[in-house]
Amino acid sequence: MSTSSNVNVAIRIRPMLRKELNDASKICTRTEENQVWISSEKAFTFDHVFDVGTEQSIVYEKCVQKLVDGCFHGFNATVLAYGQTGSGKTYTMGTNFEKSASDHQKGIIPRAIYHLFAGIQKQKEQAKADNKPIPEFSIMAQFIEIYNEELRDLLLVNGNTQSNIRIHEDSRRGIVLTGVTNKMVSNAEEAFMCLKNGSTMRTTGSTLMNSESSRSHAIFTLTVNQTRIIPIDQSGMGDGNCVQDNPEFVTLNAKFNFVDLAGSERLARTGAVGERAREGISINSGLLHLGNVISALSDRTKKGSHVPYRDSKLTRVLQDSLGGNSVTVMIACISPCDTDFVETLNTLRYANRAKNIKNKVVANQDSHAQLVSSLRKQILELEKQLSNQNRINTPNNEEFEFSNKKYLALEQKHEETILLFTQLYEKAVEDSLIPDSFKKDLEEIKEFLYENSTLVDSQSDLTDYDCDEEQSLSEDILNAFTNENEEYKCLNQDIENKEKLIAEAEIHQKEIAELTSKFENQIFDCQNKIKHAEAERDKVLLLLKKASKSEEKKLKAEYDRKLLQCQQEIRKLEKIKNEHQKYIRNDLLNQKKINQMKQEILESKKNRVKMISQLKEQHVRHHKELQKNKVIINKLTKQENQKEVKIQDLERKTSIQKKMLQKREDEIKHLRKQVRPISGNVKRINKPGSTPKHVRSKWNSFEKRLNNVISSKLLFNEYETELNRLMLERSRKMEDLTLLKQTASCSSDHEYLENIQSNIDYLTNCIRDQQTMMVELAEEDDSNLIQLLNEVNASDIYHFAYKTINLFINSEFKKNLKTIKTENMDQWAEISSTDSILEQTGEHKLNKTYAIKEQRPFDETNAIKEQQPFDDSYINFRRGSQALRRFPAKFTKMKE
Ligand SMILES: Nc1ncnc2c1ncn2[C@@H]1O[C@H](COP(=O)(O)OP(=O)(O)OP(=O)(O)O)[C@@H](O)[C@H]1O
Repeated sequence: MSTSSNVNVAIRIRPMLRKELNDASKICTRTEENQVWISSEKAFTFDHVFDVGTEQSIVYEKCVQKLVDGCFHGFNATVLAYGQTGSGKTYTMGTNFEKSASDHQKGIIPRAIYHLFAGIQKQKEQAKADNKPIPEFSIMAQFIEIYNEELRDLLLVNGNTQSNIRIHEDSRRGIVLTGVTNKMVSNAEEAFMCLKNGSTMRTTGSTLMNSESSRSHAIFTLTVNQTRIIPIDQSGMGDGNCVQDNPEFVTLNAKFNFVDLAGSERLARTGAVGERAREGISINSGLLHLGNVISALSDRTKKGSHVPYRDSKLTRVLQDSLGGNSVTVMIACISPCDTDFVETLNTLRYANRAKNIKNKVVANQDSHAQLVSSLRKQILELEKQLSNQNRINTPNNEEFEFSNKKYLALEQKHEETILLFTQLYEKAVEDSLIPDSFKKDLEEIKEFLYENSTLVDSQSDLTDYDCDEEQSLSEDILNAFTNENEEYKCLNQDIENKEKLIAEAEIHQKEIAELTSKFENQIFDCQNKIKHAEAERDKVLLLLKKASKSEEKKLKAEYDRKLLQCQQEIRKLEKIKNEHQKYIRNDLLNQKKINQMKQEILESKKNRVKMISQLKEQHVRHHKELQKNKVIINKLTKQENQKEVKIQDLERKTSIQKKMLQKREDEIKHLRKQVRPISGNVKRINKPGSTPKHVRSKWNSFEKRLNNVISSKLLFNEYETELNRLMLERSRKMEDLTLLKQTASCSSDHEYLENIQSNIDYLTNCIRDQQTMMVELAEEDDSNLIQLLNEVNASDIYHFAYKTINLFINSEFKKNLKTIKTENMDQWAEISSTDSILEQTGEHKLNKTYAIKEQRPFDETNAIKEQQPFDDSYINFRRGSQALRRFPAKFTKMKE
């Protein structure tokens, strides 16, 4: 995935040079955090601003360090130094590498080389320390220059820079150069050698502005290829902190371009002639194309429009760096000196535009690894979704917990009952309170209670089983499938019925338990009564021994009555006992049935789980098929949509073309109408006044705005001329001052000295004012002109071109004729006629162009013969050009 990154722009102001200080030149720049002020009127804001005296190391740390770090992650990078000649580009970049240079002087390239190789070493050591496989690196160096629109290889061993370098565009690697030397460098020293050897081969020359001026654009490239193990982190992406079981081998490639552009220059100031001048023109032309690319990329209104990369070698080579796959930093170097004011202002405006360029940065990772990492991400995503789904589908936990608690409480109570019963029973046996006939019954009850307890255990197993197996099944699936499945329904019904029966049986069991306790009480009562009877019997026996016969008889009768009573009680008890035994027998039968049912329920539930898992499998299969179908449907829908978009696009294009065609046909019709009445073979083109109304009105507004732009440009030029004059004046005064300082002896000399000094101060103030005015004018950006051009339709272009040329010729002529008129009064008449000749010639040319456009024959001789105005104009034009040839050299130069 690519990320958008703006081109970072930094400004570096070099210190004043000795010559500038001697000239009494002043500093015209000021900085404030990230702003540069020029002539105290205009501030430009940038990502970084480095004022005079900023150390090389600071520039490197702020602008380049993180780009080198990015190379280790496969990000391309570009550092571009731009600026007028002598502004410090080569110094900043460190292209002229000297090993002997002190550390603080070293520029960006040597620092980046150190940093890169130190980084490699560190990575290797780190991997070793972490017991990870050591990454492998291979670094290639390339050094080229673009000299007079020719690509030259600066690393050719024989010292010959002529080579057959070609520029290719590769979908994977972007812009690549073929036929260029790529030197493998295994350490910093070897890379420095390449830099040094290449820079000595670079074309330099001496100009008035820089004794060692670079005459070419130099590009030093380091390509970093890295093979390493990507630890897989939790996000499925590389670069986690721990290597896991399946580490990925990945290849990362990064290209680092260090671009030291040749400086923009004005021939008048550099004093370049001959070869130097030709170089200067080529340099400026390359920079102009670079400016056009920057304008096209930075103009947000022209998103997606053509970017003229192919207009020059420089822009083509830097295609990736500007608007492509690269993290780019532009360091615009400026001079603080007020003599370079115009150049500084232009550089700041140029750099300001570059800030808006957006690059699309993507790590250059090999496609296989990218695929693996994206698949990993997908898996992780799916796993997350699955776990979410499971969370949603787990059965109602609260309900389950509640029943579970209830069950445990019951179980505990049951155990307590058994314990209590056993204790009571054992105690009663110990105390011989229970008659033998009851003992058997009680044993049976005890057994029953134990059996019941085993059942509770099996019930618990059953619950566990339900929880373990059924819980794992998603409720969705159950709902979706069980509702429709008949077999499943029957099974469920069966389980439900059996559960109901069990519940009923359990109620019955409870009743029996109650009865048992009632019976136990009665037994207890009975035992008491027996005890009581026995005690009484003993008492009676004792009394019998002592008593008389009558008393004995009485006691016997009473005793018989009581015995009868006891016997009655015992009979009653026996009856109850028989009934109870019947109950117990029934209950045992019931219990057996319950156990059987429970066993059956267990089986049914097992079957149900089996069935559910089968249904689940079936569901998964269905789901998979559904997904597959969905993918196919999506694909088809996508294709359908694409087709629709294409159709719409085609329809739109067709309608535009139709409209254009209609427009063209209308134009042709209109032109034909205008041409027909005049006569025969050649049609005279309409006078500008007779062009279509809408074109005319469009031209009028265009002309107005164009005039504004032209006049502000002309005014800027005038201000600049005045500024140069003032500076020249100041520099002369400065020379006088220096001379006088050496020779001044008397007080009048000193007075004169003071005079000159105040003159210089005055001139400096004037210069400042002039600069302020220029900055204000420069606010009206060139973009006005670009906007204007955008408004011109292709169909109106001929008319507009003709009118524009005419406008320029007129304005230039009018401006210069004024001067010439005063100097050459005699020839004034001839010049005036030349002015109108050119206008008519333009029309004549236009007529011819339209004839070609309409594909009709154009007979020049007839046109001249038949059209009197053309005839005259043509002759006049000839005459005019002859007159022009005779003109003074100044006028000819102006005409050019
Ligand atoms: N920041 C700076 N600190 C000290 N000296 C500097 C600095 N910047 C530039 N210079 C000096 O200014 C002079 C011109 O610099 P340099 O050759 O780097 O300019 P340039 O922009 O590359 O020019 P050209 O485009 O003509 O090649 C050199 O003598 C250089 O040492």
